[in-house]
Amino acid sequence: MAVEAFAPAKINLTLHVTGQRADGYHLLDSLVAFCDVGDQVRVRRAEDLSLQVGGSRVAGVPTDGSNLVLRAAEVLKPAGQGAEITLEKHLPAAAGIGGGSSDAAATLRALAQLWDVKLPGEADLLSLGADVPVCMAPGAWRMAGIGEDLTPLPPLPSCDILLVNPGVAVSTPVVFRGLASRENPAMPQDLPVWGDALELSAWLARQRNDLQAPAVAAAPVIGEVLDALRASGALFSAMSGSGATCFALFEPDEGQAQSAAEDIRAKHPDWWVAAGCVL
Ligand SMILES: C[C@@](CO)(OP(=O)(O)O)[C@H](O)COP(=O)(O)OP(=O)(O)OC[C@H]1O[C@@H](n2ccc(N)nc2=O)[C@H](O)[C@@H]1O
Ligand SMILES: Nc1ncnc2c1ncn2[C@@H]1O[C@H](COP(=O)(O)OP(=O)(O)O)[C@@H](O)[C@H]1O
Repeated sequence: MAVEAFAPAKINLTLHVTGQRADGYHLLDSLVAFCDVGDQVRVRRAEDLSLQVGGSRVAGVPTDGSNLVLRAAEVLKPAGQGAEITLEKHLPAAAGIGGGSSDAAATLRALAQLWDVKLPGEADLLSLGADVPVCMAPGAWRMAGIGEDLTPLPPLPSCDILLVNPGVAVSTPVVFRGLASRENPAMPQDLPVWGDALELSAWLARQRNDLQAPAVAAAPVIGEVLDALRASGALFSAMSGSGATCFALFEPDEGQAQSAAEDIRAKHPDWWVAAGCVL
């Protein structure tokens, strides 16, 4: 028996850093969404645990026990069980779109079914990464705490999305360390219910990603990506997570995200560019 799970890209539509815990982790208030661009995980029964990594984006992805897929499998594995795991990477690594975290979550979903075991609790999920809890159930979430305080939101309005990464891996701790201020305002207590892509975009324009400025300072090419997205006719654009991937939102089903993707690819053949829709 084989089980497959899709690991969608995580997008921080907003990312407000509101404080810092005594252990150094930062408190966040983030509107998180997912899109139909992602990695694929396949698992099948085997005596031992093993991982094969393939796909179009294997650069920077470990193939040993440090891969989040194997770390997730170890957390779940009952004695005497094994699995042959295949990870097809399409998302760039260390890119602010939670590739590793989403892979870990997809692995847990697939193996829980294969082995007929319960999913791990919050502490085990967080031990794999602060972004792993939100990746367990891709959808629209308000994510607070360091990533464990999750409030489900009504589905977001249909939007097309364009993701662009300039090929620089940005270290999440380095970007957090570059923050000028660790105590910034949260999003409004009550979030609106956005009627359409335009309404959502107008609201997002009044919010922030506090990690954007330190990420641009660490990797100025992110500023070039943001300029290219602003010039693409998008309704809204910003950086996701700690970067370097940036996203732009478009009206749904009008092909604008696809044609903006083609334009940017033609001008920057070395950038990773993917168009899709918000899930
Ligand atoms: C910034 C965010 C926003 O969604 O996304 P990415 O840029 O990683 O996609 C996440 O909080 C990242 O989550 P994740 O990548 O799972 O983080 P972890 O592996 O747990 O932590 C990596 C390092 O980031 C810093 N870190 C992470 C989360 C957090 N709330 N505060 C932090 O200060 C810490 O220095 C930690 O050692
Ligand atoms: N399955 C995986 N895919 C990508 N990176 C992984 C994976 N497993 C472990 N890693 C390591 O995790 C780091 C962060 O990767 P990733 O989760 O893609 O980034 P981010 O946290 O910026 O969204 C990478 O630098 C890589 O060394």
